Parts: sequence; C-alpha cells; structure tokens
Amino acid sequence: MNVLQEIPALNKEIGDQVRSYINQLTKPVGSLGRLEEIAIELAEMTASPFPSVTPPGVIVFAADHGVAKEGVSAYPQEVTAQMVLNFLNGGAAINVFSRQIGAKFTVVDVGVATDLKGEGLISKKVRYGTENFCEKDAMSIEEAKQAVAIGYEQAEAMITGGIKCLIVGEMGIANTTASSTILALLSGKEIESLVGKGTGIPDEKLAHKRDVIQRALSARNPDVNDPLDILSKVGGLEIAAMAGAMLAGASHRIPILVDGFICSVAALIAKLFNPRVVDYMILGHRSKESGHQVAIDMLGKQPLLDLGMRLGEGSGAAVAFPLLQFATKMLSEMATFSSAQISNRHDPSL
Ligand SMILES: O=C(O)c1ccc[n+]([C@@H]2O[C@H](COP(=O)([O-])O)[C@@H](O)[C@H]2O)c1
Ligand SMILES: Cc1cc2nc[nH]c2cc1C
Repeated sequence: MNVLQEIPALNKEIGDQVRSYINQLTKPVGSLGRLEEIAIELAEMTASPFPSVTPPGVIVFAADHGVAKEGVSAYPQEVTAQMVLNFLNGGAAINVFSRQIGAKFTVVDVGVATDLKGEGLISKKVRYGTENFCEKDAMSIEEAKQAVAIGYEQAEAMITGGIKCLIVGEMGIANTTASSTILALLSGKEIESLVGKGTGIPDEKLAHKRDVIQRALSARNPDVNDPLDILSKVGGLEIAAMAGAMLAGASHRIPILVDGFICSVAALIAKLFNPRVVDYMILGHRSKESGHQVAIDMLGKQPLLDLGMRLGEGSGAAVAFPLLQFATKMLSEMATFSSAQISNRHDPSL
C-alpha cells in the first residue's frame, strides 16, 4: 500500500456536461445556487454525470495527546477512552447523526492512552498516546508513518465496502492544542488568532494554552514542508490517520466531506503529502473554534454550514451530508424543460 499513490485529476469534461445539463432542468438558470456547484463538483470528482454519495462512511479515529498534561483542555484525558466506549454503544452525537444519514460507521483506536476493548472496535494502537510535545517529540517518524497508513487502510476498507462519500471524524482530548500548533506552523500567522477554547476552557486559560503552543513550536521546530516531520514533532496519531484516510478517498475518487477544526488541519497535512487531495474535499461546516477560518482559507474552500458547532467526531460533516444528497437528487430526478414541455425562454435584457 502506497499512501502517496497518484490522485486522479478532476474530470472537468464531465463537469462541463453537468453544468449545461443543470441549465436544462426546470428552474431559472442558477436558481439552486450552491447546490448546483456541489453537483458539478461531485460529478468532476467521481467522473460521473449522475454521481451518488450514498451510502456515506464515517470513520472516527481516536487517540490521546501527551500535551494534555499541560492543562490545555476543559476535560480530563480519560474522556477519550470513555467516549470511544460511548461510540461503540451508539450514544454519541456522531452515532445519532450517522444513523440519520444511513452511514456505515467505524471507530478506530489509533493511539488511546489506555487498553480498550469493545465489540466493533478496530484496534490499531500505534502507541499509548503521544509524548508531551513541550518536552519531546510527540512520536517517531516511523510511528507517524504507521498512523497515516492505518488511516489510509481503514478508508480503503470502507471504500471496498461500497461507501460513496467519506466523512473522517476524531476524538482526542487536547487535540485542538496539537491542531493549533500545526496550523501556526503552516500558516505562519500569530498564534493569537489560531488558538481557541477547544472543549471550552475558560478565558483565563487561553493565555496558558497559547504559551504551551509557543514553547512547543520553539522547542520542536518542525520542517514546515515535511508532513511526517510535523506529525512526529507536534502531531497527533488521529490527525495522521485522518490525513491518510483523506488521501485514500481522493485516490479512489471518493468525495471527502471535511468536518471542523481538527479535520481541516488534518486536511492541510494531507495537502502537504499531495496537493491534489484538496480537489476531492467539500467543507461541511465552519466550526466555532477560533482558527478554523484560517484553515478554511488555506484549503481555499467555503463551508456549507455555519451552525456554531464545535464538537468534532465528524458531526458537522454528517449534518451537512444531506446537502450533497439534495445536489445529486436534483441532477438525477428533476425534469428538464423539454421532458416537462415547459417553455425555456428567458430574456436577460428584461
Ligand atoms: O471539530 C472541531 O471543530 C472541534 C472544536 C473543538 C473541540 N473539538 C473536540 O474536542 C476535543 C478537543 O478539545 P480540547 O479542548 O480537549 O483540545 C476533541 O475530542 C475534538 O473532537 C472539536
Ligand atoms: C464529552 C466529549 C465528547 C466529545 N466528542 C468529541 N470531543 C469530545 C470531547 C468531550 C469532552
């Protein structure tokens, strides 16, 4: 398995066909707005004039972060493992939303800090959480590679199983600290604008979180052009796996519905591996986490929704998923002016 497998170019020819077909559907030209653009994007990604996004697949990657010891989250580290059990029992928001959208759902332990068992859990633990990257590298290069490969393989398994749209979620206490650190490095921006409250730390803890990130950046000093160096120095195992999963989606022409802050940072890591991966991404929502807008701008995308969500798990992407279905159904089920015998005269000068 080669995570750097080639990603096919978008099929612009089919995109052009679909653009003119949409103009024959029984509606004023352009009147379904963004849905029309989504339909064209999905056609270009899948190289199909009538793309389908069902069933979608949701993979939640869970891992722990040594930097949690610095007191950067509103919740204790053990919540990561406890939430994995909640995912397996079907009680988390992403379980509810996955059922709602008819998604295939899996949870992968790629680095939770404790031993975990449970029916349905995919155990691919690379290590028991990362090191505290204020003190030492989060993981070795070899471990980072392993985590990326695990993500790639898990997404490929879902794709072989027949999913037509990929949603990648995460669970990892303190992973907004890892994500903001990566984003500070990639964007070169002042960390003030990139560090948010994550699970909800109080205002007075924000300065401490920024300080932790600043210290980590100077102590680790990763190579901004090298995704494996970044992941090994300040990364998270679930962030690495998410990047791998997105690379797999793109290489199989599967549209990727990107979730919030952590997922967007993982998308930027995937982009460093292969810039073309971004062509296969649609951004589900704008997270409330400060810093997400910077990541969104760096991906060059417009989020579909802005609901003030900041949960993670893939939840924002799952909520946005029906919009992709609306777009594909518009294409496959609407009548054309000629099939419905409706006169198609419009005079732009009127
Ligand atoms: O996806 C987001 O935009 C998002 C924003 C804030 C927090 N989270 C979730 O909250 C956890 C990380 O928050 P924290 O405060 O522990 O760094 C992690 O499990 C994420 O899934 C997720
Ligand atoms: C309860 C809880 C659920 C989550 N899901 C994703 N991140 C989370 C963080 C917490 C604290």
